[in-house]
Amino acid sequence: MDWSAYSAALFDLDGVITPTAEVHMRAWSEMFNAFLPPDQPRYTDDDYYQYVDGKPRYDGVRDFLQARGISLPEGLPSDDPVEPTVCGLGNAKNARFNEILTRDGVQPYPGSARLIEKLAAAGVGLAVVSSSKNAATVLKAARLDQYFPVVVDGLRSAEEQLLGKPEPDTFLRAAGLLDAPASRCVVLEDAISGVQAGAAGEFGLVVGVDRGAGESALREAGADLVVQDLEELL
Ligand SMILES: O=P(O)(O)OC[C@H]1O[C@@H](O)[C@H](O)[C@@H](O)[C@@H]1O
Repeated sequence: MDWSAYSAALFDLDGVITPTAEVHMRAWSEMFNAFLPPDQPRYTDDDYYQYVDGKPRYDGVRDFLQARGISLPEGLPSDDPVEPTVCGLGNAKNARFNEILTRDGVQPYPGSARLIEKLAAAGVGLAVVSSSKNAATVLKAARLDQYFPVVVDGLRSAEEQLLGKPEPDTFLRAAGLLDAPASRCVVLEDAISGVQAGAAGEFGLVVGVDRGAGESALREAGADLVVQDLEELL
């Protein structure tokens, strides 16, 4: 791909740089299936792609429960993971996510690491834009943190009260921090909600990375281009 028309690349993290979308998926599935009453169909990967993927933690819980017609009190971020609240359920999933991460560690996708190295050497501005509050830990574990002067993650968006994906605010904030106009930024996303955020922000190019969401769903959400791996963008 010819990158000369672009001055910055805004990377989602989980599922784009590292295979940690799979770790999130597993942790969500274990948590929701332990919680759902027996009269409800089981939570599946389709539920993840439709309601949870790419969104801030408690938004994912709320949107999935709403789709199943289940209403729980919001609770507080300090809720114990056993509390039957939106926050309690999100915290239970987070505990599981961190257990798996600590046990297994994380390696980046080789094609993503190569693209990041190439763009950094070419002087393209680099940012990570992730809904996850675990983004800094994951990026460090993958040994790629030194490439990203700008990280707009779940912690920063909460602090700055930015609206999460599918709203474009977190991507726009990263572009601003890199001093890059949206029209000269490439957004790289694997989640429907993230691609929608890229399309809503009118960025120069929105790349959908198909790690399971499906090419047609990513295109419908607003991807200009869909790839299977970032290797294709070298
Ligand atoms: O619970 P966290 O680590 O803050 O992450 C929130 C979301 O972050 C996104 O990056 C993942 O795609 C989602 O699966 C995850 O639910």
